[in-house]
Parts: sequence; C-alpha cells; structure tokens
Amino acid sequence: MATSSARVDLDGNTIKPFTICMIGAGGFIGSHLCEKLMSETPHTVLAVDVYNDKIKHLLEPDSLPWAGRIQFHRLNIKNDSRLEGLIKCSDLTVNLAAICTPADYNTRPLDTIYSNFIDALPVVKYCSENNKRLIHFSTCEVYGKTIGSYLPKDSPLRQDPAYYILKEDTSPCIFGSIEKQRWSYACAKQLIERLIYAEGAENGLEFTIVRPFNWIGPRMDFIPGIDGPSEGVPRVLACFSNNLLRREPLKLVDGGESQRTFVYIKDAIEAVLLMIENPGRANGHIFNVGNPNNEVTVRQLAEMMTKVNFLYSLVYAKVSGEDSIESPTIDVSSKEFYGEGYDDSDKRIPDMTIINKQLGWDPKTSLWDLLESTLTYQHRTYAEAVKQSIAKAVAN
Ligand SMILES: NC(=O)c1ccc[n+]([C@@H]2O[C@H](COP(=O)([O-])OP(=O)(O)OC[C@H]3O[C@@H](n4cnc5c(N)ncnc54)[C@H](O)[C@@H]3O)[C@@H](O)[C@H]2O)c1
Ligand SMILES: O=c1ccn([C@@H]2O[C@H](COP(=O)(O)OP(=O)(O)O[C@H]3OC[C@](O)(CO)[C@H]3O)[C@@H](O)[C@H]2O)c(=O)[nH]1
Repeated sequence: MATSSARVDLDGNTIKPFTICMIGAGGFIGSHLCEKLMSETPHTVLAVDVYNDKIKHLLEPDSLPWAGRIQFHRLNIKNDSRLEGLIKCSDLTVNLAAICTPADYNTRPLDTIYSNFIDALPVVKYCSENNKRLIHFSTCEVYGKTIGSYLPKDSPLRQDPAYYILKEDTSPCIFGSIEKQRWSYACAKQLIERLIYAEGAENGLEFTIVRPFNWIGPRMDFIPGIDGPSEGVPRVLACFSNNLLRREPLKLVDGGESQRTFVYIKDAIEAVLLMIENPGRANGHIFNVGNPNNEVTVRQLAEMMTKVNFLYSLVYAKVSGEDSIESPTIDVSSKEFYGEGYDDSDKRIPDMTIINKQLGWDPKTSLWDLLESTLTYQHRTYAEAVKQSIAKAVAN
C-alpha cells in the first residue's frame, strides 16, 4: 500500500509523484517493477506492451488501492504512432522491450537485431527531443566473454580478477565471430548503448543504462506447452523448471560448464526503484545489477534446483501422496540444443563499485533462498497443468 507520508530520496529530498511510461511492462521484469511502483510509491505507470497477462492482477478490479495509477496501453512500438504521445505525457520512460531469449539470437538474428536496436531508436529520439529522462535496459551480455577465457586453460592468470570481473567503465566488449549469430543480441544492445551515450554527450539526454546479470524469479518466461509454445526454448530457469515439473532430465548445454551469477528479481527491482527516484545519482550512469556472491556453473544450478525440487516434493509428497523424485542431468551439444551459430559467455561476475557508490545498493538473497521461493511459485502455478498435459498426451 503506498504510504501517505512523503517519500524522500537518498539525499533527503521529497520525492514528488510522477508519471512513468514503461515499455515492456508486461514482461518478467516489468511485472515486478509495476508491482513495486503500485504497492510502495505514489507514481503513475503507463504500461506499454503487446501482452498484459503478467500484470492483469494489477489492472483489475477497479477496487484495487492503486486503481487509476496504472493504465495499460496495448501497442507494438515497432509501428504505433501513439508511442510519442505516451512518452511526451510522462516524466520518465523505462524501456524494457526486447527479444531477450538466447534461443532466438542465432535462429532469429534479424528479429533480434531489429528488436534490440532498430525498435529502440524512436524511444531514444522521442525522449531526447522532448527532454524526457530515459532508463534503458541493456544486458550483462554486452561484455560477451571474459579476457581470461582467451588464456590457456591452465594459466594462473585465469584466477586474477582483472581477467574476469566485469566493470562498466573499463571492461571491453568481447564477442565471437560474425557467423556466431548468438552475438546479434549483445551487439545490438551495445550499439543502442553507444547511441544513448552519444545522445547524452551531444544533446543532453538524461539517461541511465541498466545491465542486468541474470535476474531470476517468479513469472520468468514460460513453461513450454503450458503458457508458451511447446517447441519454445525459454531461459535456463524456465527450461530446468519445465524439466523438473515433467520429471525429465535437465539438459546441460556443452556440459553446463558456463558460469553465471544469479540475482533475485525482488532484490534487483529495489535497485531499479533507487534509479527511478534518484535521478541526480543515476543520470549519465551505466549500472551492473547482479549478485557476485551467487556464482555457479550451469551444472551446479541444475544440481541445486534438483535438490530444492526434491525437498519440495518430499514435503509435497506428504500432502499429495505422490512419490518424490530426483531428475538426472544429460549433456547436450549447443548445436543440438540451440542450432548453428550458438556461442556463450564463459563467466559473468559484476563489479559492484559504481552502483554501491551512487545508490548504496547491494543484493541480499542467496541463490538457495531465491530458488526455494521461485520453485515453490513454479509448482503452485504449473504442477497441475503439467500433470494434465502429460495425462492428455498419454491418453492420445
Ligand atoms: N531478465 C534478465 O535477467 C535480463 C538480463 C539481461 C537483460 N535483460 C533485459 O531486460 C529487459 C526486460 O527483460 P525481461 O526478462 O523482462 O524480458 P521479457 O521478455 O519478459 O519482457 C520483455 C517485454 O517486452 C515486450 N516487448 C517486446 N517487444 C515489444 C514491442 N515491439 N512493443 C511492445 N512490447 C514489446 C514483450 O511483450 C515482453 O512483455 C530486456 O530489454 C532484456 O534484454 C533482462
Ligand atoms: O536447458 C538449458 C538452458 C540453458 N542452458 C545454459 O544455461 C546458461 C544460461 O542460459 P540462459 O538463461 O538461457 O541465458 P544466458 O544467461 O546465456 O543469456 C541471458 O542472460 C541475460 C539475457 O540478456 C537476458 O535474459 C540473456 O541473453 C547458458 O550457458 C545456456 O547454454 C542449459 O545448459 N540448459
């Protein structure tokens, strides 16, 4: 519930209510950001997306305490003249819109490049021309691979943080060759970052760029065949959740040796709210938003999720009477899983200096705890539907 007492920013200044045009509000991050803004702030959100399934609970009924402070505008920013008007009548635009699932990058490279670069151009233009603040969502993937990944496998320098810590104002962007079309996404994101930065330098655009480092939690992507296409390939959390729900082996691409750091969506949203409400500290900055303490290989993630799932199913089995199970893992090649042109980031550890200094933000939630709450959500949301779909498949 938004409190009536005045909210103050990190420097003690009163935060006045303002209007936010949130493009991509119907997605994973957008839905959590809308929840936060509605429940804890007096701000108004113009929620722009082609879908609203993940924010329907915020839009109705009219008796909701924030009714009137969130409006949904169903539009595709590729070709809709209403976009400029929505940006002009807002104080701030947050752009989350993207194709951002790796399975698309090497199979739909043109759509990926258009979505992450071409379609973002009018958003930047309208913000700059109308002197409106922009918070643009980029990705940790703009760093690509670490410098250390090019060292000999047994080089001791691979243990030197200078060869793997990713820092906004010093780390290079290192992508694979052109035929590795996986990098179409990261390259498009890098170029729109450079365009936004140039609009700031040359035309005074007030911008903040966010580089999320694998944010995970409830409502991320979809479960194939349940609330997404059966042949769809979502990001790893949903892939592994789907395997666990269907009691299938978890597939480890190229042995699951790549490393990631995962941050709980609710921790990350705190960082975004600080950026929104502290323009003086956020404007002109690029921010890593991740949790360097939650690093695992993909194989370790699969093992952890299996353990959490097993413990959940032990408790659940007591209630449902179903036997609890442990899913094995199997190794698959990236060519088999993603197709030609796949490539991968080896390691993603965010340097946290700038976000600590500017916004005083640090993540709180351990990987185990975030997996517990997320898998509980996945079970509560999908277990019955998956059971029905399996039964239907067997019957047919
Ligand atoms: N979730 C993460 O861990 C993560 C990591 C790195 C970067 N990001 C970036 O953060 C942003 C949001 O990511 P997410 O995880 O919420 O993804 P998501 O796919 O759940 O949300 C993106 C939303 O944008 C909407 N959208 C896409 N194209 C659109 C268009 N042309 N017009 C209107 N709406 C459109 C989609 O319908 C979707 O609801 C993306 O820019 C993504 O690249 C996310
Ligand atoms: O069934 C599976 C699915 C994936 N993997 C491997 O897991 C690693 C992570 O994959 P994923 O979560 O799909 O995406 P990435 O972390 O590679 O990239 C995303 O991160 C940020 C973002 O920009 C937006 O979300 C996006 O690009 C990876 O190594 C897969 O190969 C698996 O083994 N099994």
